Amino acid sequence: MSATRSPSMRSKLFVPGSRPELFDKAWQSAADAISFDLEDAVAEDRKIEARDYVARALERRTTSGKVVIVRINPWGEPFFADDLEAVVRPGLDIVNLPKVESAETILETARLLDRLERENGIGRRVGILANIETARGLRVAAEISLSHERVIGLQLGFGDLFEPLGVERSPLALAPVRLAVRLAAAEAGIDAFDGAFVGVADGEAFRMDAEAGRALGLAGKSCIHPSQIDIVNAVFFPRAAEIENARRIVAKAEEMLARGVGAFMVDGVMADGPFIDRARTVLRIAEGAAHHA
Ligand SMILES: CC(C)(COP(=O)(O)OP(=O)(O)OC[C@H]1O[C@@H](n2cnc3c(N)ncnc32)[C@H](O)[C@@H]1OP(=O)(O)O)[C@@H](O)C(=O)NCCC(=O)NCCSC(=O)C[C@H](O)C(=O)O
Ligand SMILES: [Mg+2]
Repeated sequence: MSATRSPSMRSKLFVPGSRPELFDKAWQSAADAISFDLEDAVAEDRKIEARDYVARALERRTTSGKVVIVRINPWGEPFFADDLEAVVRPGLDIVNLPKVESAETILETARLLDRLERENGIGRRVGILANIETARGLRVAAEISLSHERVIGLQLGFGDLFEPLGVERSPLALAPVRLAVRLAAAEAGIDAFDGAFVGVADGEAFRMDAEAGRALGLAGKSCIHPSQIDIVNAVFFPRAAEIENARRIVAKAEEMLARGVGAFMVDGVMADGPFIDRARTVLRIAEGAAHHA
C-alpha cells in the first residue's frame, strides 16, 4: 500500500560483496534493505569474486521481509554488463546504478533487464535505484527520475559528489543538494534517499545528519555499519505526535470534505489539501515501517 512506487526503505545496510562473512549479520539485522556492493567498497582485483559471492547469496535468499539491492559497477565501465547479468536472479528486488548521468543509462539498463528477466525466468520486475553523485547527474536528476517506470528512487552519494571537489559536508553544502534531489524525485512521484555518513564512531553526529536529511523530505538513509541501523529506523519513523496529528487531520478531513469544506482548523492550525495529503502519507509511512518490524 504505497502512493509511490518506491518501497518503504528507511535503512539500507551496505555490505561489501567481497566480505561474505558479513552477509549473515546483514540478513539478520534490523535494516529495511540490504545492499550488496560490487562498486566502491570492493577492490578492483576482487570484483569478480565478489560478484560470485553476491549471486550465490541471491540464489539462497530466504527472507522476504527485506528489500534486496545490489549496487553494480557503473554503466560504461568494464564490469557493468557482467555484473547485471550475474545479479538478475529471483532474489533481487532492486539494482542500484552508481554515478548515473543521463536518462539513456536508465533506458539502456531497462532494456537489458527486460531481456535478463525473460531469460532467467524472473517473475517480477527489478527496480532501478539511481545514484545522483556527480555534478552532471545532479543537473539532470529530474530527467533521470522521469526516464522510466523502473526507477523507484534517487540515491544521494556525497562521497563521490563532494570529495573530488574538496567540498566539506557542512549543512550549508548538504542542504541544497538534498533538496534538489528530493524535488527531482518528486517530479516522478518517487522517493529520494540520503547518502552514507562515514563517521561510524560518532553516533550523535550521525543522528543529526539523518535528521537533517529527514527534514528535507528524504525517505531513508544508507548505513555502512550495523550500529547506524537503529538510529536511521528511529529518525525516519514518524514521531508519535506526528502520527497523532495526522490521524486528527484525516479524521476531521473526512467530516469536513463530506460537508463540502476544504479548509478547516485542527488544534489551532489550518489544514487543507496538501496537509491532508501529507497526513495520509505519514500514516502510510508508519504502517509501511511497521511491516518491516
Ligand atoms: C566501515 C567498515 C569498514 C567497518 O568495518 P569493521 O571495522 O570491520 O567493523 P566493526 O569491527 O566495527 O564491526 C562490528 C561488527 O559488525 C559487523 N559488521 C561491520 N560492518 C558490517 C556490515 N556492513 N554489514 C554487516 N555486518 C557488519 C562486523 O563483522 C562485526 O561483527 P561481530 O564480529 O559479530 O561483532 C565496514 O562496516 C564496512 O565495510 N561497511 C560497508 C562499507 C561500504 O559498503 N561502503 C560503500 C557504500 S557507501 C557509498 O559508497 C556511498 C556513496 O556511493 C558515496 O559516494 O558517498
Ligand atoms: Mg558513490
